[in-house]
Amino acid sequence: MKYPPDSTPANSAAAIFFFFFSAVSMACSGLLFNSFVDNKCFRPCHLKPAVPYPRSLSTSRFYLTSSLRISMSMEENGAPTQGFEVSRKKLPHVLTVAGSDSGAGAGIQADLKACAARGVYCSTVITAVTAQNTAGVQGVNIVPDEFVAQQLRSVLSDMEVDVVKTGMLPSIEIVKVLQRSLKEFPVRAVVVDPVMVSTSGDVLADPSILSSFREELLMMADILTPNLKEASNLLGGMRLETVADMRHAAKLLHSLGPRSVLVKGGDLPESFDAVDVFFDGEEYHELRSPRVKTRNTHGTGCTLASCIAAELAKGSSMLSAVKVTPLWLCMCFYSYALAKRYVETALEYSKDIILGNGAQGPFDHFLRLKHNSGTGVTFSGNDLFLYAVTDSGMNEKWGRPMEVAVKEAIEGGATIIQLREKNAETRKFIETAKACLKICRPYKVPLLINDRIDVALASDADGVHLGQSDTPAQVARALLGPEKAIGVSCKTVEQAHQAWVDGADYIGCGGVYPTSTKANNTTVGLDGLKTVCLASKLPVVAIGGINASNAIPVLGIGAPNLKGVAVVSAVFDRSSVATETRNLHSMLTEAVSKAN
Ligand SMILES: Cc1ncc(COP(=O)(O)OP(=O)(O)O)c(N)n1
Ligand SMILES: Cc1nc(C(=O)O)sc1CCOP(=O)(O)O
Ligand SMILES: [Mg+2]
Repeated sequence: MKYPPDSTPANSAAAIFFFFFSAVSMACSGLLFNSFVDNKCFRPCHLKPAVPYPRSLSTSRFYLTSSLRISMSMEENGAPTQGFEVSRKKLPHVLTVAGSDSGAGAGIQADLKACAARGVYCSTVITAVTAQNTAGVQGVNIVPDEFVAQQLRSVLSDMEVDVVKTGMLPSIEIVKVLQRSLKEFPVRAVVVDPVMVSTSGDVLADPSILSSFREELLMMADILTPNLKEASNLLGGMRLETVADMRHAAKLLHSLGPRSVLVKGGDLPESFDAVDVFFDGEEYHELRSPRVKTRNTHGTGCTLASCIAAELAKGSSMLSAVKVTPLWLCMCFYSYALAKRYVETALEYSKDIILGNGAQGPFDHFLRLKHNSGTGVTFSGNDLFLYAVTDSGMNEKWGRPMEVAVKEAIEGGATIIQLREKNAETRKFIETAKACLKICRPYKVPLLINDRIDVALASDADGVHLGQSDTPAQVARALLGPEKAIGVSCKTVEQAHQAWVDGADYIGCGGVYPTSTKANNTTVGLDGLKTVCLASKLPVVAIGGINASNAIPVLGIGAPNLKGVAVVSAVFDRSSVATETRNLHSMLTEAVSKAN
């Protein structure tokens, strides 16, 4: 295979045609992705596109696969082969040239995960090994430049790389080595993430490298993706405080050589939205989206750049032929728009993870935390806000079928339901669970089963709640798989830790107050609840004797991971479940909004 392929008029025209296919595919893959993410966390970004999004294509999956097939058949010898058949399959391939992060949130590890998540092969040239965790960077060991050169040669000479993405380039020699390697083995696009300082504030490249970045690295970039600090450093300390400043910076950076520039405004002060500015040498595009409130942002820069590289690699067959035309720049822009959407979604999915004790945690590139196998229901800590736990005795007492009680609770504002049917026969319990799921699903309210993993499996409920003498959470996780929610009752710090180790999603802590619903229950009080919450790495729901008259002090204990209250008698041992749930919901909502 020759790089770049011959640029004949015929294959240029074909490439332009195929670019449109690819742009359509990429846009559609974004749409498919959005519909997959079709839940509470989907937030559109306000896009000013250079090419209109083809929103009405219902056959997007066909377009996506067929364009890839065509692209792949072009790979054979740089010209289209006959028909749509693929005689030799080639994976889109990104090579990342970056540093290793031992905590695996950023660097090489983030790049590998991002490419895998986007369906692209990723090879790695490691420039430095860092000792790093959620608190910061504790040590850096730079790989000798001759060995970086050797790694580059090994991969580039053999493995048909489409796109190179650079991250941590810690020395001038390594930048020079990269430049020489890319001259010897040209690739179709280069994405440069000019990593200099980690988000924890640790220096990852000697300041003396700035001149080398300006003089050598930027020239190689098809797209440069600095954050505000990096853009400012590259521009000699220029102040970047507004979107207008970002536009100015993008233009100045563009004049240093990259074909397009993306200045990321995640750190822009006093901005509710995250605003990025893309400049292609002629036009500016701004992409805005509301910020995801989470500590788990470590590695977002590396991930975004890798995703851009991955999307470019997917459309790689036409990159060389149409390079530095408006179409090619559109392709860069679409790659970026898809990458941004992916990163936002991953952050939203991961916002409740607690991993590590430092200020900045990693996120889940594979979106497993809320994956829902097509049920449309995914669990998040916020679902614990008003947790209604059923009791068949109470419903019988008030002459209500279980389904009616569940519907009323949801209409009153319950955010999650647990069927706690201690005396139900198994077959009846499964039928009831299925009937209740039909009620819950349209509202996207998760339905969990108390104690009974068999019933959860048979009914395809959204998860289980287990006590300390029920099936261990670790066993439940093995039986239910990663997608179902598992809650565990915990009264102590040790139990809370074990629940986390076992793979639970949340813990229930109580009894906060004395209760007559559960016999011989130990009361831990508000202090016991607070102790467990502060030690728990998982979101917590409080339970036991909670009702409209005493719920507010529970939420006021001052533990950010206390996400809500679980109630039985306060809603089900009443004449109107809907009225009681509504009343409790509005009290809790008012208390939370006052506290904010
Ligand atoms: C949300 C929630 N928290 C705690 C419990 C109690 O579970 P467990 O200790 O297993 O007791 P039983 O409910 O099985 O009697 C719960 N059910 N829900
Ligand atoms: C099911 C349950 N678990 C508890 C625990 O402390 O783990 S207390 C409890 C009963 C809660 O019922 P009510 O809201 O009517 O007090
Ligand atoms: Mg139990």
